[in-house]
Parts: sequence; C-alpha cells; structure tokens
Amino acid sequence: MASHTGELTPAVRVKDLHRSFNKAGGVLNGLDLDIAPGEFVALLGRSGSGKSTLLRALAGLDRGVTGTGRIEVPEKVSVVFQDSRLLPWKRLLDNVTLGLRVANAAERGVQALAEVGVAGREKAWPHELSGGEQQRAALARSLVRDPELLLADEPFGALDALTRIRMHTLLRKLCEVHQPAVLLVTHDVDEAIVLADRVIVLDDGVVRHDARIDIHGRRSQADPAFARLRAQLLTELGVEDDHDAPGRPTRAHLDERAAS
Ligand SMILES: Nc1ncnc2c1ncn2[C@@H]1O[C@H](COP(=O)(O)OP(=O)(O)OP(=O)(O)O)[C@@H](O)[C@H]1O
Repeated sequence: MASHTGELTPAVRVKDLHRSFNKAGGVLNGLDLDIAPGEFVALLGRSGSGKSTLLRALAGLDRGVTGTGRIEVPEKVSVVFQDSRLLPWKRLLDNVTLGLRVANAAERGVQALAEVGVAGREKAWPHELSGGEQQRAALARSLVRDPELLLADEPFGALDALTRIRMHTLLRKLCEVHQPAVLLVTHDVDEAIVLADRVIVLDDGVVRHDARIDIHGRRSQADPAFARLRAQLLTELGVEDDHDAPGRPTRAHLDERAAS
C-alpha cells in the first residue's frame, strides 16, 4: 500500500470530522486522524470527550448523529465492545462464525477459538463462560473475519486486573500475527502504553496530544521511560499520578501473578 512518495496509504483517514447530538454543542469539532496499516493506536480522553463517538463513527454505527467530515476506513472492519455481545441463544462456534460467508467458516471458527485460548468450548453457551472467556470469544469473532481495522471500545474494562493483563498479552500476540490497524479506546493509561504504538488524547473534540511510543521502553513499568510517559499522559488528562501511592499493586506484581 505504498504511495508514489513511498509513504504508506493510511488504513484510516479522518478529516475535519464534526459530530453533535444536539444543538447545544459539538462532541467532535473538526477532528483529523490518520492510522497506518498495522498501527496500534490507543485513544485516551476524559469521560465525555468523544472517544466512543469517534469509534462509532468509524464503525458506521452513528446513525441519528448529525455531522460533517470525511471518513475513510478499510473494507473489513471488526468491532469489540466492553461486553462481549455474544448472542445468548447461540453456541460459541455459531456466535464466532455468525454471518461469515466463506466455505470453511466452521474450521476457521474452531481455529480462532483455539487461537484465543478457548479451544474445545465450541458447543458451550455464552453463559457457561467466564467474563474473560467471553471477551476471548469476542476477539475470536472479530479476528475470524481477518479485519484490516479492529475498533475496540474498552474491551477489557469489565475484567479483573489479572485477567486484563492476560488479555493484553493475548491481544498483542494476535495483533503481531494478524496485523490489523487498531483503535483502542481505554481509560487505562498503563494499558495504552503497554499495548499501543501510538497514544492519542482527545479533548474538546479534537486530537490534543499524539505520541509515538518507544517500543523498547514501554513493556516494563519499572522503566523510567514508562513512568515519564505515564506522568505526561496523566497530565494531559488532568489527573494526578498516584503510581507511588502506598498499597497500590504495581503492574510488575500483577504481571508476575498473571504469568503464574
Ligand atoms: N446517544 C447520545 N445522545 C445524546 N448525547 C450523547 C449520546 N451519546 C453520547 N452523547 C454525549 O456525547 C458526549 C461524548 O460521549 P462519548 O460517549 O463519545 O464520550 P467518551 O469519551 O467515550 O466518554 P466515556 O469515557 O465516559 O465513555 C458526552 O457528552 C455524551 O453525553
């Protein structure tokens, strides 16, 4: 997808995007954003800053909202939400392959479930799975479509801290294999730093901050670069960094327990 200038054609291109729900004011106010193919972008912002509104606009799920601007997204887009949105009356494999019109859909579904770590549960009903397993299945349902763009709105927000860390490892691995462009909405600054190639902060309906993450420094909380970036992002968000507060479990502790 290289252009004649040698630059990659973006997977996502958003230009001058405006969105509002009523006459009182805009939620997105002329937002511009490009995401490269295979790039993992985390989207932070205060509550109500328009993160979900942007994600829904990219997903084409914002009917009834007024606005202008240009959105270009790839043909194959998958969306994951905070809840798995599995259909309770369908078994797991049928949920994962729902609407998948390829000859080997069942085979691909079985493979995707194995890839996310729920092999052998194809015939289970969604309610027979834990919250973490349901989110794994939701990821399988997204990836079985081989998306060029994965949109994720707080996909781990409802999970406990240990499960969340396991899901981070899984998502990172899946992204290395499938290489979709990713836009991940999260409230968790550490999650953003651990997962993303780039973090953007939304404020007042535009991108206020846009930082590429140094891949070598981002994995460990103990790394000074990690702490510096966290402090910077928390300042952007107007939040105090309580990382050194007594009794706060560190990511390193949780990583150790997640690995055990
Ligand atoms: N369906 C709707 N009708 C009217 N207003 C809405 C609707 N959905 C969102 N809004 C408003 O738009 C603004 C942005 O909402 P949005 O959900 O995009 O924010 P967010 O950054 O995702 O917030 P949070 O972090 O709390 O999930 C908020 O002020 C919200 O009240």
